[in-house]
Amino acid sequence: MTFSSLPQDQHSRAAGRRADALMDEDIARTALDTERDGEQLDREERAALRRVAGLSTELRDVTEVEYRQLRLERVVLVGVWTTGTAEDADNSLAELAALAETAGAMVLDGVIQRRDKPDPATYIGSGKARELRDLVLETGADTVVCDGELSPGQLIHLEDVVKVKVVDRTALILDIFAQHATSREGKAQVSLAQMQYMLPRLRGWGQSLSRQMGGGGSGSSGGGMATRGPGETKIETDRRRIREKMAKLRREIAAMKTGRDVKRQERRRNQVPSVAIAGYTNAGKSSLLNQLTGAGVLVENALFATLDPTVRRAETPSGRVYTLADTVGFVRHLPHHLVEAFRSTMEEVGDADLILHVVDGAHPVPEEQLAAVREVIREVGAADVPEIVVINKADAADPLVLQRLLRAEKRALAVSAHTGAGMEELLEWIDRELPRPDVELRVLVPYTEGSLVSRVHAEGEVLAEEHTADGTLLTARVHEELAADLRRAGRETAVV
Ligand SMILES: Nc1nc2c(ncn2[C@@H]2O[C@H](COP(=O)(O)OP(=O)(O)OP(=O)(O)O)[C@@H](O)[C@H]2O)c(=O)[nH]1
Ligand SMILES: [Mg+2]
Repeated sequence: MTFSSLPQDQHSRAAGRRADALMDEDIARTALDTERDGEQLDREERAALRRVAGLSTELRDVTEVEYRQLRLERVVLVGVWTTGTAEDADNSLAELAALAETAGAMVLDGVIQRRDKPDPATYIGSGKARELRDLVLETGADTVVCDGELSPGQLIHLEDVVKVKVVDRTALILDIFAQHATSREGKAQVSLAQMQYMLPRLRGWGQSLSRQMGGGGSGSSGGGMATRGPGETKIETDRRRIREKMAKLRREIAAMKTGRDVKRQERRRNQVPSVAIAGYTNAGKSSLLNQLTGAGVLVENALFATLDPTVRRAETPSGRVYTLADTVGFVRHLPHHLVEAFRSTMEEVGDADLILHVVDGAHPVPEEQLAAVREVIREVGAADVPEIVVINKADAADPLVLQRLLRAEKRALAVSAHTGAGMEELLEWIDRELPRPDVELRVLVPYTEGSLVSRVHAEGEVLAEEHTADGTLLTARVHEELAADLRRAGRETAVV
């Protein structure tokens, strides 16, 4: 995992004295916090960092060694649990573990602190931050990953205490996206999002560096904060450069989007119905696309394996052609910059005639994933698009969970992209749900216009076909434009 946006040496250069002074301030302030917000929370829960079991991805088997060598970072996870049940908090941290692993890290341990809200200075309370420091030493971790988006100040202060690199969930997701994007557009979108994330944090690092220099030279506290030095000028230059790059990227992305819009409009004009496969990351969207179309799309037990939308041609059992689009997986609290950056990709979902909402039936609480995805679907203005809930991984799912979902969701069916179970039924559902062409006609198409007959097969529904001496006699449902072409080229007769 390469968090290139974070200075590697920041923590190691933190002046010890300055860090101590900071921590003292924090303890004083946290004591006040405790008095104010202590009522709602159980003291004991508050008192302990709760360890989340089963997160460690440390070697269990020597044969894993070679694989693990690729992994550079040994991480400890930390979450702040503010609302919901203990199980929710555990699930959230388990998801963070999966994200960290996807980014190539080895997860050594994970802890959760119960608080009303994250500490404004150090995310977790300062006392807990020191316990976290012990855990870091004990496990030999080189990075702490926080389950949230931290302010630049929080990142710096927590690094000062734990003395290793601290990254947040947003940086982690951005890193994964950067590793996985392959198309030009995808790469450009991720770069833009990374720069957006970095821009406000540049100042933070600048302050951190000057603060560290000030702290080392002039004694205890405060002195470095407003320093205007060569560092600051450099930061200004950097920020300007980044802004220029961002503007350039935005222009490039806009141009690429135009190209994609043209293609999409073409599909619309041909009135090829479109189906979008949407769903939580790792639900099995790409596997489903492969099952339905035989397309060789990358399937991986990793989050965000797919970052570039793939569109495939497919046919219903009755022979109607439609397009099937794979999309980027959703995740809870998708960093805002990324929602923005991937809006264009998500537009594919908004424009679809039908959404196949894939959900991982083998997940302990698929309902959460359903809700999270629906939120994004609403956000991209696709709430009115008809939806079929495809409960995938039925082969591995708990039958009770499947039953629960099937009862709760009106239009849902259980399938397995692995075994192929439920695929026939799904295809029939798609056939039924796709919009039907408007015009029904009966037309005699001369043999010289064979390509029109093929178009009717591809774009419309052939109800009857008869080869006569004068040409092909078709009874079909087609869209307006094709109807006009058929009337021009052939001879229409009354539908009987
Ligand atoms: N047991 C089981 N595993 C499945 C099934 N379908 C997919 N998987 C596994 O689930 C993992 C994710 O599959 P993908 O198809 O890559 O999922 P995705 O939704 O496209 O994921 P992203 O592109 O990363 O968002 C892979 O390890 C698949 O082998 C299924 O029906 N049963
Ligand atoms: Mg995928």
